[in-house]
Amino acid sequence: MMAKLFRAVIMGPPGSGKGTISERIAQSFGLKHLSSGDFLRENIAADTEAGVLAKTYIERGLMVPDHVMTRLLLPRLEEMTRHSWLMDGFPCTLTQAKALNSTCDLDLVISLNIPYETLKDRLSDRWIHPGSGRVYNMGFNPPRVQGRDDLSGEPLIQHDNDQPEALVARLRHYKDVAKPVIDLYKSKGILHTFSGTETDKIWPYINSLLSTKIPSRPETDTQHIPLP
Ligand SMILES: Nc1ncnc2c1ncn2[C@@H]1O[C@H](COP(=O)(O)OP(=O)(O)OP(=O)(O)O)[C@@H](O)[C@H]1O
Ligand SMILES: Nc1nc2c(ncn2[C@H]2C[C@H](O)[C@@H](COP(=O)(O)OP(=O)(O)O)O2)c(=O)[nH]1
Repeated sequence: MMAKLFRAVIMGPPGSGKGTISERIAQSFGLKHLSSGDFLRENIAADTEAGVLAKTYIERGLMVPDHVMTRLLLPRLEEMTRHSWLMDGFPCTLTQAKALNSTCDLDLVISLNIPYETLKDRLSDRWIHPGSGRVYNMGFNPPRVQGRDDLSGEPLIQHDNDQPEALVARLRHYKDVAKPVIDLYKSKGILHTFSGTETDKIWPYINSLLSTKIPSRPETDTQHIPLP
């Protein structure tokens, strides 16, 4: 018999560790890690209509409009009816949350609450492999060879909008748009908020919460490998 499917969302401001924690969850619990940023990059690389449109916003450091995001993501989620997944980066507005709601029932929402100074320090030190979206931090998870992606060896880049001047505006914007989404999930009783300055300290709490919610492997083709 197939285990019950599990659908979760992870929310948090830029630099809060959504990508890092999502990877740990995917590895430990066998959920598929879906990332709005990765979907966008795939569409941009494939020159799809939505990708071409999204690129014009991303290049200016702006959020992609809701109708483009939902047109892009909801069909992909509808294809995932037989999979358990964790979505990172979507929804980030109330319109997106309502659209997601009409497609599926979420089991759990993780919200990361990280102090501004911590976000600023992390992002000013974030390096990205543009081809894959792999993320490094010179202190926390440095690449094996400085300035180069571990798998491809290609150069890493920094985003202008990760720098402190742009970050203040991004965080203010995140707070404004995320608040009603957080309130919605709180009212549904599925919101779990984790606060702290270090991913390694937050992770055990998330791990134990998920262990109570996902008692057995949700997929047959993945392994439950607890992390150290
Ligand atoms: N749900 C969304 N709604 C609107 N725009 C989005 C959404 N998700 C991603 N984007 C756009 O895609 C860009 C890349 O997203 P991605 O999540 O990879 O990186 P990011 O901007 O560095 O975010 P974070 O710092 O939170 O990781 C965002 O800057 C934004 O323009
Ligand atoms: N110093 C430090 N850096 C951390 C920690 N957790 C994650 N990072 C790094 C990895 C990235 O370079 C950056 C942001 O993390 P991310 O997972 O990309 O965050 P998000 O933007 O997806 O929410 O911070 C952490 O606990 N300490």
